[in-house]
Amino acid sequence: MTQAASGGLTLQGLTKRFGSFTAVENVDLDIQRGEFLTLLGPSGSGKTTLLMMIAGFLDITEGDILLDGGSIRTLPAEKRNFGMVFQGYALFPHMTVRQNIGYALDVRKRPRAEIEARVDEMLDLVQLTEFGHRKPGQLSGGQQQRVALARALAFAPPVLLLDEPLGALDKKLRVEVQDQLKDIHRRVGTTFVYVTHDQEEALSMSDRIVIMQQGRIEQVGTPNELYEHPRTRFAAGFLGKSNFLSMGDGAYALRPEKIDIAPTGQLDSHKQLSGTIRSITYFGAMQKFMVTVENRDDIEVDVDSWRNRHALSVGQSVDLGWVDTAAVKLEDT
Ligand SMILES: Nc1ncnc2c1ncn2[C@@H]1O[C@H](COP(=O)(O)OP(=O)(O)OP(=O)(O)O)[C@@H](O)[C@H]1O
Repeated sequence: MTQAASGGLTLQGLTKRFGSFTAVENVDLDIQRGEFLTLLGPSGSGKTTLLMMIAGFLDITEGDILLDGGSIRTLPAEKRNFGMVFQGYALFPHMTVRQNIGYALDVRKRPRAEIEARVDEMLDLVQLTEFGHRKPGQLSGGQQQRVALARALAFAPPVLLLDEPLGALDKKLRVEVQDQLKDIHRRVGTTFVYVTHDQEEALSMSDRIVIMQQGRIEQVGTPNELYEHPRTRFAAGFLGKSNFLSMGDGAYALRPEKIDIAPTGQLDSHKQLSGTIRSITYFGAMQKFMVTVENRDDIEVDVDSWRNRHALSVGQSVDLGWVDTAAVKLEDT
């Protein structure tokens, strides 16, 4: 697959102010060439603002953006040649799928034969070879998103920027298109910068995730690093679920699935607390137990349904256990 040989981005002290309001504050970040990097954070945390500065659609208040070591701060959006898949960045409804995909190459006045070959290659990439002559209105939402992706990748951009591209799709379709998107990323090797507020999406697709809060980077790491070693209460609570326990020397985060639960006296070892089951919620593959513990917040315990061998019930007295390394010490309280 033809692709750009560049695509490493460096953000240096990147700041965006709207009047007196700071939307993005002093962001430092190295994005590797070919990386799938996700900006994850709640609404208003500055994800889109950061992406728009990278795209060149928003002026930078302070700081700089380097592409492969060279500043692009003053380079207009169209000269950056970045691909874009935004929610509101719709396909051209009157053009066929082929014309949509070839559009950017047409604009760049590439020879006809080259355009046709590239469109074929892109249709194959997104598995829509049969659909080239349809109009967007004759495609499903997921298929339209794949056309948008093909269109954005057709001119082999060094960087592809995606802002909640799957936001409009229903849950099942979303998971399906996530898999396809990840597969396409693997095949083209282009740098992807992906904005979402969906933690599962971030965990399942990204090489690295940047957790953002109030315009700042809260923590950066691989999905596994962030899940296993959240540094703050916010990171632990935003990516996955967490119980928060204060124990002697500070606050700890403890994932609900890392806790063992058994009737009182039946936990083999590593018992830490005792309590009473307040509620049980059944989710098919897993069950959620809320356990009331004296002088503490309720503790959530998630158990694979097939492991619930004790047939626990509401009101029952239980012991809770975990290995010491399962509780992660937080930097804040
Ligand atoms: N043109 C603007 N003028 C003033 N404030 C703005 C402007 N654009 C964004 N903001 C503010 O900057 C903050 C960050 O917005 P941004 O859209 O980057 O957040 P986000 O993390 O992408 O949120 P969402 O997930 O809701 O899209 C918000 O508080 C928003 O109100």
